Amino acid sequence: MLSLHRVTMCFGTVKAVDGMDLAIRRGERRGLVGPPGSGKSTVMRLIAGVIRPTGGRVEYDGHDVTDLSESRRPGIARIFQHGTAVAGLTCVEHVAMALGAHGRGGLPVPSPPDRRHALTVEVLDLLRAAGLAGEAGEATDRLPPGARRRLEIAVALASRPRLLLLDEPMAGMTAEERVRFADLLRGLPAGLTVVLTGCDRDAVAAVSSHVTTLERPEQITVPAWRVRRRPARHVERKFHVPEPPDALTFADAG
Ligand SMILES: Nc1ncnc2c1ncn2[C@@H]1O[C@H](COP(=O)(O)OP(=O)(O)OP(=O)(O)O)[C@@H](O)[C@H]1O
Repeated sequence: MLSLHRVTMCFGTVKAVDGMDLAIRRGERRGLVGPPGSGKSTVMRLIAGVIRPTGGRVEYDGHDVTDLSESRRPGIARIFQHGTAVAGLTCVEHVAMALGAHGRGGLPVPSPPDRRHALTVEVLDLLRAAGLAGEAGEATDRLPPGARRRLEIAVALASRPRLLLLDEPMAGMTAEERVRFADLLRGLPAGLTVVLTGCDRDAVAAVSSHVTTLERPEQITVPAWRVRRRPARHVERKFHVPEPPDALTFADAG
């Protein structure tokens, strides 16, 4: 559903991405790992259409989208490194506002009672999917980092995406928050394709089906179980990836 063909991105004299090939199937959970500066965020921005490559081709859903802007790549939702939660709103209000932005009602637009009910149900479903049902009335700026990230995912899901891009979603999370985040990802619809980045190979591998290492000179893609130090059997079941025995979710989860 998504492919990069010899994609290069230069910022002046800096070659952030150098002839990258990538092929991601529908429903895949692909992790992109590499040290700071290896080009992870740049690849995500290229996929989203925030920037255009200086060389190569990007294909999405069978179409060449290389020269199309973000708004002309439907079905892509993204969460970038610096969060977007609006201070002063509750989680319910935040998600309702996102639904409104996607033309499905939302606050504070007046609507008939049956529409309001349907909207409330959808908002609560999204919050539940993000593991935030208990924090529905909580102010977003009072949420801990992990919960805030999950709220951003609820907001992203409000657009009913086919491709979800998560740039460094686990940055700053505690081990416990990472486990909750992993649960959230496992609960997402099987047909939703997810691409996520991170510097911590084990953490990314724990929530991915395949992992691509951006370290140069060689870019390698392997099944996630080959990256995990102590991979998890339940991850194997959820992500349908053949996996050796002796499993655990996060090496650092204790
Ligand atoms: N807009 C820009 N202008 C100039 N250089 C840039 C720009 N964006 C990224 N770069 C450079 O491109 C290289 C790759 O950056 P990028 O942010 O994609 O890496 P990263 O792997 O995501 O790093 P981090 O983990 O620190 O976010 C870096 O050398 C960075 O300084």
